[in-house]
Amino acid sequence: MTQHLLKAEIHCHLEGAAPPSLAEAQARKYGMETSHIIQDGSYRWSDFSEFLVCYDAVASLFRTAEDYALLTETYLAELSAANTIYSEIIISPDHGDRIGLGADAYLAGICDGIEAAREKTGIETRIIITGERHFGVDRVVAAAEYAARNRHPLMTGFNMAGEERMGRVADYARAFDIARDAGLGLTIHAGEVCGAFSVGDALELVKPARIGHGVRAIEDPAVVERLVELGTVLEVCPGSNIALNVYPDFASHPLKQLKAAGVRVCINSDDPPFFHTSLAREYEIAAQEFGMGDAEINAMSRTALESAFVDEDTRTRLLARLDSAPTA
Ligand SMILES: Nc1ncnc2[nH]cnc12
Ligand SMILES: [Zn+2]
Repeated sequence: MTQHLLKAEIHCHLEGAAPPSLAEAQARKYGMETSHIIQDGSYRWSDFSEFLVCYDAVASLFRTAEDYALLTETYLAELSAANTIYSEIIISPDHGDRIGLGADAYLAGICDGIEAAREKTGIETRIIITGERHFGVDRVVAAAEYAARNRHPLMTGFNMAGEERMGRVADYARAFDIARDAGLGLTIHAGEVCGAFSVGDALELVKPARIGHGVRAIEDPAVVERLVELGTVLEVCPGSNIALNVYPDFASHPLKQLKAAGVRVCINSDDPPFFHTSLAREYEIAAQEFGMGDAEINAMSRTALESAFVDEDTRTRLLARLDSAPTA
């Protein structure tokens, strides 16, 4: 049982956290059909490309700042009920733009949800702006420019998600230069759908503090060595990797190998209802499937907080909370 453990996560996509029941309620509100994306209460997709299409369709059901406040607060309340003290949510201004809401109102709604959740539960949250690789280089650069221009105190990081097979990291490096110059923390999806070369490219061209997934680094010992040398944190999402068939089962998943090699890792939920998971379940997976005890799991929560994109006072406070919690 891991319910008693304090939890932290640094890799969850906001629209990817929408419960299917909430997406259905949104669809009713706007008179939209959902049978192509939701069946029997579950999201429907069969491979990574279809998952991205389904994700974008779900995002299009949230259309006002209030819709986004509700989605954000709903997710953070669920996290808090599972003893989570810190969350970083990945959001895409493109989704605000694509439904005609605009990035500013999209962000304002999400911030309202974060404040409401903090008031009710005390959960600490930060926002990572992401470019979506499959929307093209110009959109990813525009997302970075947006993040650099709008230095909201809750917006502390920049990411790139989406179709990893589209282009090479070099094509998108300018976006990360813009975000780095603005003082944002950097993380990038790599080594999920593509192999170790993608992690190697990310390390050399983006120099991120963290990598989203990164698990396929295991395919090249030189890339694993570089991760160790640089201290780059991997935001590992085991349930997502199994659902998307990156690995056939937990026994084949390299989490333990990466850890044993000295790579810094933590566990995350990615897009929980899309992958029939939750942060609470990922902690259970760490215990049940990977055989980790409380101390080993707490060490991963500590890694998440050590690499969180927060000011040092907040980090110190969160780490003290984690360290003072009873573990048994
Ligand atoms: N697992 C994932 N990989 C890449 N892009 C994503 N967007 C949402 N979830 C994602
Ligand atoms: Zn992700």
